[in-house]
Formats: sequence, C-alpha cells, structure tokens
Amino acid sequence: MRSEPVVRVENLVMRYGAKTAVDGLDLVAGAGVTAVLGPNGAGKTTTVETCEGYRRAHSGTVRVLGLDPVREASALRPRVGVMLQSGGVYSGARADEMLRHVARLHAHPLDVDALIERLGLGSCGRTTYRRLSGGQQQRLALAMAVVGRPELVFLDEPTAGLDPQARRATWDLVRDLRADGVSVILTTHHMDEAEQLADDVAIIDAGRVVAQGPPEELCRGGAENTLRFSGRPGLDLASLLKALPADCTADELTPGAYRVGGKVDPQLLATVTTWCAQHGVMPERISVERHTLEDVFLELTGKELRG
Ligand SMILES: Nc1ncnc2c1ncn2[C@@H]1O[C@H](COP(=O)(O)OP(=O)(O)OP(=O)(O)O)[C@@H](O)[C@H]1O
Repeated sequence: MRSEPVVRVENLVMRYGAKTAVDGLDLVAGAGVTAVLGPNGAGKTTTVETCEGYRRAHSGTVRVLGLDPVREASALRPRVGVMLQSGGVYSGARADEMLRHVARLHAHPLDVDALIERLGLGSCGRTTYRRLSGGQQQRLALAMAVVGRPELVFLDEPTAGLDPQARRATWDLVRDLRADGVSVILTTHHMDEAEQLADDVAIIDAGRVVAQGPPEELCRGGAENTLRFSGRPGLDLASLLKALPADCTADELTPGAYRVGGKVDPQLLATVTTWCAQHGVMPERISVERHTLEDVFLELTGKELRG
C-alpha cells in the first residue's frame, strides 16, 4: 500500500551543542505503518520530534504530508496526531474530560466512549491524569493522539511498559487505524511489534538510517538462515560439505548437534536430508531458523536493541 510519501526527510542534521544527534538522515515513509527502530541514543526521538514540528532542522529538509512541520504547523495540526512518551497533559484534569476536550477540537472525532472502552480506560475516566498508572497514562496519550481521526499519527513507543493485554489492544488499534487509511510512524524497541505491525521498517543507528524496507525483505536481505539437526556424534562433515553449495558451512556444535549455515532454501534442506539418508543417519529435530529483525538489527548496528 505504498503511495506518495507522508513523511520525507532529506539529509537531516540535528545537533545539541557539540553533539550531532542526527547526521544526514534520509527517510521516506509512505502510507501504512512505518516502524522506526534503533538503539538508545540513535536519534529516533530527535528525528520524530523534528517531523512533529517540535524541533527546527539545523540543516536538511523535512516534509510531512507535503508541508513544512514548523512553518506550516497550523495547517498540519488538525491532520496529524502525536503521542508523546510523557508530558503535554495537564496532570489535574480527568482522563475522560481531557479526551472529550481534544475530541471537540476536531471536526470528525472518533466516538470517545468507544475509544475509552476499546483501550480499557473505562474504569479510570473520572481519575485525574496524575493518579493514573503509567500504563493508563500511556493508553490515554494514545487515545488523545488518535481521537481526532488524523491522517498521520506519530506513536513514540506506544506499548512501552504495557501489560500483554493492553499491548494487544494497542496493536489492534494500530491495525484498525491502518485499515482506515491512517498512516502511522511508530518508534519502538520491540522487534515483534515492528514485525507484527509495520509495512516498512527503518533502522536508525548513530543518526542515520542504516536499512529500510518491509520487515520480510529486511530479514531476507540479512545474514543467511541456519539449519540445525541432531544425529549421531562424529558425522563426516567434510563429506557433508562436499555435497553442499560452496558457500555453506557445517559444524558440530556439541556432540551430535549440527549446524549448517548458508542460504537455507528447500533445495539445501533436501541436500542435507539426502546426504543423511546416504550415510545411514537419521536426522532428528531438524529446524530452519529464519532470521528475525532482531538478527538483522544486531548485524547492522552491532548493538542490542535495548542496549
Ligand atoms: N536535549 C538534549 N540535549 C543534549 N543531547 C541530547 C538531547 N536530546 C537528545 N540528546 C542526545 O542526542 C542523541 C540522540 O537522542 P534521541 O533521544 O534522539 O535518541 P533515541 O534514538 O530516541 O534514543 P532512545 O531510544 O533512548 O529514546 C543521544 O546521544 C542523546 O543523548
């Protein structure tokens, strides 16, 4: 569902004093859900806050729905929803009042009661913001970002600290937004979240986008898969290697536990099982481990996502 970019960032540079937080970053996000991943300090928040119009680019170009997020902020405001990690909420106000207030600022808001129900906020409507739990504050911030039916919504770590049920509810809401044609820019530390929700993933490291593409493409393009099997210890791996394509590896990790590395496709699997048959080996527990976004991320950045 790619179309005209909803966000286009070209050669963005952002500095905090002598520190370059964003270093010539290029990012194009189309319709659908774009997940922005990166280790701590990679420059995600700075980039997203620049797109939201909270920061002025030191150099480079930022366009959101074709507009300049600082100079054309008033035209963008009704069209864009922003969920911040914290802040922006008067802590003495009641949760439902706040949501209704935000809804009234928009021409065609979502049904507030349905949204409250949906996000499991029914029991805390009359509670003031400061008395809500962290997870409830988080869900309220999400509700406030989407209640105005924006064309584009920025969600900054929307499920950080949520329990599994609230996390599911948030994912379902994001899926529904997408189905309604809302574009979503989602920063997250959760690979599974990106894999589940995103049409496109941008991996940021040290202030630059180091890879971007649909999750399945990024995973395919990353390091190759691994095939593991168990058999009797001490198999003749030199013989197995001869049967395999030239760029494959074969190791006995512990006695009887084998790993074949390389481009693991159905043909390779067949080659290994045929070799086993020819050598009287009954392979047990054969598994092909698909590379996950986490593997690709580690390979590209050398860092744990939460590192
Ligand atoms: N207000 C600030 N003053 C000085 N340095 C800052 C400021 N905000 C961010 N930085 C620095 O800029 C770099 C990028 O920070 P940013 O918050 O954009 O990263 P991030 O990818 O969002 O990280 P995280 O995943 O931890 O939220 C970091 O080195 C950070 O220390």
